[in-house]
Amino acid sequence: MINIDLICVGALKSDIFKQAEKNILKKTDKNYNIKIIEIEDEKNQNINRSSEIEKIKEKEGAKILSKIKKGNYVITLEIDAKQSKNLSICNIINETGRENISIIIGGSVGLSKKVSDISNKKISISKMTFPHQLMRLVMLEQFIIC
Ligand SMILES: C[S@@+](CC[C@H](N)C(=O)[O-])C[C@H]1O[C@@H](n2cnc3c(N)ncnc32)[C@H](O)[C@@H]1O
Repeated sequence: MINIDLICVGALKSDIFKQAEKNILKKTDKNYNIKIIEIEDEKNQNINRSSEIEKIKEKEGAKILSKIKKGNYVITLEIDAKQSKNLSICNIINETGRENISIIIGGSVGLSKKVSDISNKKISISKMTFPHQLMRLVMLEQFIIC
């Protein structure tokens, strides 16, 4: 059994996404014990100012770091990471040989440097930016076909 902590920023907002998540979780491979850990997102007043964005990243980053269990292998989803030829999440996880994995998806402002710095593996799925709630579903979907 491989334990996956999927660490996400904020809750799913739309009913369609909530229902989709329920459906996906019913179908995921039972060799993976998937736990979704939501951290509260920072409400932002002035997201157009880069100094504000950095503050939000730092605050959300600190909450994310507090949810990573000691000794877990850490995978971060980062748009600017080098794109790997092997984008099978299950292969990536199996190749680590580790049983306890934290997968981290940033919020609307992305991940802080501190979070990125402790990542063991950074994954970019494309150069396009996807909404974080959608990325959460996309990641979970990968565990159906492991
Ligand atoms: C809306 S995006 C954040 C955008 C932010 N401006 C940034 O540069 O990170 C929310 C999160 O979804 C994930 N994400 C979105 N698109 C991605 C992609 N193409 N590859 C990997 N992760 C992605 C990342 O974890 C990102 O922090």
